[in-house]
Amino acid sequence: MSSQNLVTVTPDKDNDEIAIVTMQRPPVNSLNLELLQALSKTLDELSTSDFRAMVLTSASPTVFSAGLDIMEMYKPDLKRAEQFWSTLQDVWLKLFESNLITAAAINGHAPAGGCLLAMSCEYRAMVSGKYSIGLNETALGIVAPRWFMDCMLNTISQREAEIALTTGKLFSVEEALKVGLIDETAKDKEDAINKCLGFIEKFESIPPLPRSMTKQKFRANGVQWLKANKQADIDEFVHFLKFPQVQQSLEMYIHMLKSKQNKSE
Ligand SMILES: CCCCCCCC/C=C\C=C\CC(=O)SCCNC(=O)CCNC(=O)[C@H](O)C(C)(C)COP(=O)(O)OP(=O)(O)OC[C@H]1O[C@@H](n2cnc3c(N)ncnc32)[C@H](O)[C@@H]1OP(=O)(O)O
Repeated sequence: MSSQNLVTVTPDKDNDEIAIVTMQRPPVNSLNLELLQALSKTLDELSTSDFRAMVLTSASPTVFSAGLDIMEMYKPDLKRAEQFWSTLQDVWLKLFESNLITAAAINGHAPAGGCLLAMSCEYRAMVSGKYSIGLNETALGIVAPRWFMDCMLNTISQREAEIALTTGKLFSVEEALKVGLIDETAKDKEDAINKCLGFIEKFESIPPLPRSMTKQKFRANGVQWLKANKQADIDEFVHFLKFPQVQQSLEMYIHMLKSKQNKSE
């Protein structure tokens, strides 16, 4: 699949000012360099389009996004790893600071980088079911970067965030609703999108410029650090990948994912 098809943008059927942005990298929308580049390009195009709002969702029936593609971090080509991390930073900055009204229709699992994308939006409706969402990096033997943490702090309380991150917690849909990690539950993807549209409607009579400027001021603390430390953050990521213990943890995690599959056969 070419990178162009990894993300689709379609106007909402009832309101052509709202873009439905769908990630479609089977099987689990893991965020590899190409999917991140497609997201980055899409966010650029949306920022200069007539769309005033977007709903981020996934084409998978059970996974919003499985987070970063672990294969980008396991025994990586270091030049590509740099580009990968830099593109992830760009996607986060573009989505978190977007002038558009942003909402996530979370139609399945959203661990780690998947949770980051959802938290970067202003509103989250998640389909009920045996799905989970959260920043589980410590459980993988890796450390969530500071801006992942800042993004979570923009969503839930510092105490809940600290406990969740240190324990690598993946919240059930009910737990996520209780702590405010998601705003609403939905019965299916269509319902989740409709709930996001309901959120977007609240801004019908609010002028876009003061709205987006207010949002960006609220979000300034988190982004300022990354903007000032972009290269240092890339260097730290690449340095981190060189640790044998990190590679070992990733290897074990990949084995675990594969054996999980064998068990259910
Ligand atoms: C000191 C300061 C240092 C600072 C340095 C910073 C370093 C920080 C570095 C990294 C940050 C990382 C954040 C991340 O996002 S890491 C990724 C975390 N993701 C996960 O833990 C999710 C893993 N996946 C799952 O749990 C499940 O796949 C799930 C999403 C629940 C879906 O389950 P299911 O529908 O049953 O699908 P399968 O598990 O069978 O998966 C299907 C195939 O997809 C492969 N897969 C799954 N997830 C990933 C992934 N994230 N990356 C790559 N590949 C993935 C899985 O192995 C199956 O593959 P195959 O069919 O070939 O066997």
